Amino acid sequence: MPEINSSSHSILEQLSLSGHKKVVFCNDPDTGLKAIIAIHDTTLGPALGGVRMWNYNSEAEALEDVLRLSKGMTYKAAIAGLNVGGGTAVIIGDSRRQKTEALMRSFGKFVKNLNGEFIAGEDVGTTVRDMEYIRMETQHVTGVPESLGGAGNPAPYTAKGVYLGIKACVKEVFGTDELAGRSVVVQGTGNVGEHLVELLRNDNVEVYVTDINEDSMRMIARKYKAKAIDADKIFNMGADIYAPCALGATINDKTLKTMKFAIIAGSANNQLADEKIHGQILQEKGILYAPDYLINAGGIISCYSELTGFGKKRTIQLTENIYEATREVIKLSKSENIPTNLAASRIAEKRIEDIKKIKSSY
Ligand SMILES: NC(=O)c1ccc[n+]([C@@H]2O[C@H](COP(=O)([O-])OP(=O)(O)OC[C@H]3O[C@@H](n4cnc5c(N)ncnc54)[C@H](O)[C@@H]3O)[C@@H](O)[C@H]2O)c1
Repeated sequence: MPEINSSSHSILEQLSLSGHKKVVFCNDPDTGLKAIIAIHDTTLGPALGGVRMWNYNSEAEALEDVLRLSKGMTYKAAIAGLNVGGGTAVIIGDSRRQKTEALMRSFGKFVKNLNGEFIAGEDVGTTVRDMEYIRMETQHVTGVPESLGGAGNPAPYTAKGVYLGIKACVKEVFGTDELAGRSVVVQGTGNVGEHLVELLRNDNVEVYVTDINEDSMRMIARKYKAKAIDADKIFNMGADIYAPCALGATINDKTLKTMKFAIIAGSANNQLADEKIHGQILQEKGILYAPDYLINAGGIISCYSELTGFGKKRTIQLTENIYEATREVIKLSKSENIPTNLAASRIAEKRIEDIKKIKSSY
């Protein structure tokens, strides 16, 4: 049995430890597709999650990412009050050079074979156009263009939820949720990052942007009058808020050594390199952390609305709940003296357990 690099456990042992239901490895030599679909939990409904295309260094790294992301989706849907479970897919490759219509449609066929157990949406490296290609092979996809009856790009909703999560944290730390004059570092100026920068600049926030793609970083800085900053300088800065909107695991042993932010609130999934260790360190350092899956749920809410036939109004309403949900998590974290990430997972797990009881009664 092949083993996951970062773990001493075999793949099946790893799945049972993390509570995963199913993992599907997809290989299509004709299109060059190499993908992994992970279904974590379907207690609340079919597994809904993003399709990430990334140039992973190894298959083990891709597997580790898809397992962490899909588990996060279960918690995200649960805490947002949605009736879907958690899943994620990763396509191994460079989205800028290797993505083709045939590759995405081949992926769509693998999704089709899951008969609705997994429903795809956008993530890093995929777009509404890709969802359209997947749609040509299966109906089990969301985030398709509005012109095809879909809800379109979920990123603006994700950014809105993150913005409200930031406001809820600012209220806690500074006593008012007024953002004018606060300083925020937005790491990653992609889909979500750009929308977040726009919302923050509209509130006269002092925004710093960083991205490994220098062209994108400079373009966004110019467009929104933000300040571009080198990626390796951000963890020595004294800004009020750090908004990770790139990839995960940026809160780790190394970055925590110099980090001086008052608040961390962003869209990236799995921001804590180690949930147990780094959530605890943040609490000890007095840095208020808005759990990633709690405040980045706007995107999945938009996809869920598309699935259920709810309109934009409902999407906005559910996204706006993120402000109060963040306040609730902070309240529980304070009353129980536990890290905010633990408080959020307790709320999510309770909902899954409660609904499981209802489901087993008929
Ligand atoms: N798109 C959504 O609706 C949505 C929903 C929930 C969560 N998320 C998460 O939010 C994050 C951003 O998503 P997105 O859709 O904006 O992706 P995107 O691909 O559009 O943008 C990501 C950006 O991050 C940059 N980046 C990557 N590594 C970096 C690094 N080390 N330092 C600085 N910049 C770096 C990339 O160059 C890119 O510009 C991802 O972690 C994603 O999983 C997105």
